[in-house]
Amino acid sequence: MSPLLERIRRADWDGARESLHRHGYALIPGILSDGECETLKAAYAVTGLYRKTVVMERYRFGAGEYKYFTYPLPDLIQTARSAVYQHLAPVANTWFEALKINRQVPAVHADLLRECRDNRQEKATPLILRYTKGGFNTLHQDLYGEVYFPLQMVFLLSQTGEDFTGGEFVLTQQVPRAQSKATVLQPGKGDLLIFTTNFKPEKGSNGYYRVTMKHGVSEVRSGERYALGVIFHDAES
Ligand SMILES: O=C(O)CCC(=O)C(=O)O
Ligand SMILES: [Fe+2]
Repeated sequence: MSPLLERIRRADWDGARESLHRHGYALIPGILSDGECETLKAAYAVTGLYRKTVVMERYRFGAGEYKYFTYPLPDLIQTARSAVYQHLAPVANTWFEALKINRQVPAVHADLLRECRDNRQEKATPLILRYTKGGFNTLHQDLYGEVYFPLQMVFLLSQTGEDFTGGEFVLTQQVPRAQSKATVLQPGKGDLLIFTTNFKPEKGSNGYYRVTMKHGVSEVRSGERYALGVIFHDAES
């Protein structure tokens, strides 16, 4: 088993699922090694790995740049995407049931990708993001078609306080008929943050209700911040 798979296997998945149910996110420290983070950052400049580059200012998505990987994905990303998925599929299915949504996701990631392909969502969605001083990412949801998985993950590739300051990860929860709640997280280099893509169930007095979630990144005050975002569904374009 590769060291990365071994680190994923050993993570506290019960604790992570509990945190996802309660808070809509889970932070798992130390999943990527320092060397793996450095390799991914070095890959930012390698042409041929990407299908699309997005300059965020152009779309008013924020300030910074990101690149979508193309298939076949680098081994490390492919491995992490399919290995983590199997720990999260039960959470997604519990959420669909709680909200009485008539849908279940498959237990294995390859089967989710088949559902995507059947819906013409064939483009890879993992992406690498780079922000420099003044960079930020406005609150959004990463949906790319009708077929979606309600959780996604991001690996921080830079060290807060050393490589950059500011640039906190922000999650908001919009409760019906109330104002939004924000959660601010500052994962370390190599940490894995799993979070809600679009909505999660919240327990109320008569069963569950839906809270809408969005995520973004606060302004980078100094330095350079890289992150690897892994979305489990694929995109139409
Ligand atoms: O830069 C980040 O930490 C988050 C990027 C993002 O929006 C994502 O991974 O979907
Ligand atoms: Fe995102």
